Amino acid sequence: MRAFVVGGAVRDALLGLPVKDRDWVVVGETPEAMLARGFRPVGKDFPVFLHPASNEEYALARTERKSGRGYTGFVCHASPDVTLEQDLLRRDLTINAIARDAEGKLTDPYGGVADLNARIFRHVSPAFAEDPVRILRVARFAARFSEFSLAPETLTLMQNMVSAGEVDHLVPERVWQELSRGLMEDTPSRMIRILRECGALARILPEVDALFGVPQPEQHHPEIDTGEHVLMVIDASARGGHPLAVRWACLLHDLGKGTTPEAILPHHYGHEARGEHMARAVSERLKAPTECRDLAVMVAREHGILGQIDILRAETVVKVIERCDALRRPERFRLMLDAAACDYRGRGGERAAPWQPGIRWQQMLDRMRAIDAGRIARECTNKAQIPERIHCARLAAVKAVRAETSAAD
Ligand SMILES: Nc1ccn([C@@H]2O[C@H](COP(=O)(O)OP(=O)(O)OP(=O)(O)O)[C@@H](O)[C@H]2O)c(=O)n1
Ligand SMILES: [Mg+2]
Repeated sequence: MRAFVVGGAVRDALLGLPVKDRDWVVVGETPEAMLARGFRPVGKDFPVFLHPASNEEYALARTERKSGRGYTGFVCHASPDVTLEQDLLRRDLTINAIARDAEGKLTDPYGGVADLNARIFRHVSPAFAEDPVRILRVARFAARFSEFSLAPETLTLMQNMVSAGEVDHLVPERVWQELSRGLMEDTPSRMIRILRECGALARILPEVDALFGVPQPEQHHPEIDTGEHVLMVIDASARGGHPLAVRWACLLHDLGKGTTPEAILPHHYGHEARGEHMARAVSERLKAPTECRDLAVMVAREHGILGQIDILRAETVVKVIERCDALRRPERFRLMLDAAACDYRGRGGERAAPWQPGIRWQQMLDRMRAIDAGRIARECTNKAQIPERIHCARLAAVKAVRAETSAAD
């Protein structure tokens, strides 16, 4: 059997990076022959099999053409006379179109090694345009490989695909899959920039696209532009090693600034309330997981008030904690504070010091969670007073933390 390692495993090995999973391409075989060798079929549309021992994916060499729009529009052509070069030709990028045989010999008909060395993302052939998911893949690879730049002709091709409406037909699940992977890379801002340059951002995340060119007050935002601020915030979330929900919340935290009435710019009074609804709508449109949606909604709604902890009334502090359900969901509140800290860090200027308001909120929450509600209930002769007593204990917790921290200053 003639089998070659292809795609990411070859690329990453050449870059000196660790290789997670290997994909194989098989030349000169039929599905029946693969089954006879003990390979197990994957799905029913693609001629892909799992190796009986290693479980690695083996795909029959194939040519593909599009029969419809978007991700579901594939018709797949695999046959024993499809050559390795033909298979590589229909892949997305030259750096992903290098094959390696069992002896380590490379087949690189489209200059993938040269593009790897020059750190360039370049499409292999016009067949790139057959799969609009590739636009998102390129953007996601940009977030991962920060030294790479996009070949101008590939950008042009991606722009043409977007103008032709190709990304409008992608199913939300595929968009989410690629966006979420890109957010988990080291430099997610590069994904958003590429999507913006080719016009795809305006199609898949118009609410984020609308933030570019919107000014903010220079006093709090030396970077001024709201879109640039959001990019700095998502990169801060990546530097912090935060989970996907935090990164998603960072991306959506300021959506309300895109609908601020022109007359009040560069101020954005009330953007949190507007943004809360937008964050929910975007998350639902893209079918983001519940925890991503809920955190994004909460961060959009609360991020403005969180930084003001030192000037809030104790009543307000308790109200925020209660409406965020923080006493029952302290770990989600913690994630919100992490996102808010990224919002603080993701601005022009040096901001290495810990975000003090986050520490303060955490202290107050911890103190409130330590309240023994059962004891308060037992000691209460008039049961109708229990809620009020618990509320008073929570207020006292806020005041106690304030007294201790101001004494320490
Ligand atoms: N829409 C796609 C998806 C995949 N591929 C090809 O299939 C290979 C394997 O795909 P996949 O595992 O999804 O990507 P990798 O490049 O291996 O990257 P990763 O490290 O994210 O797995 C790619 O390298 C590329 O050659 C493609 O051309 N077009
Ligand atoms: Mg792979």
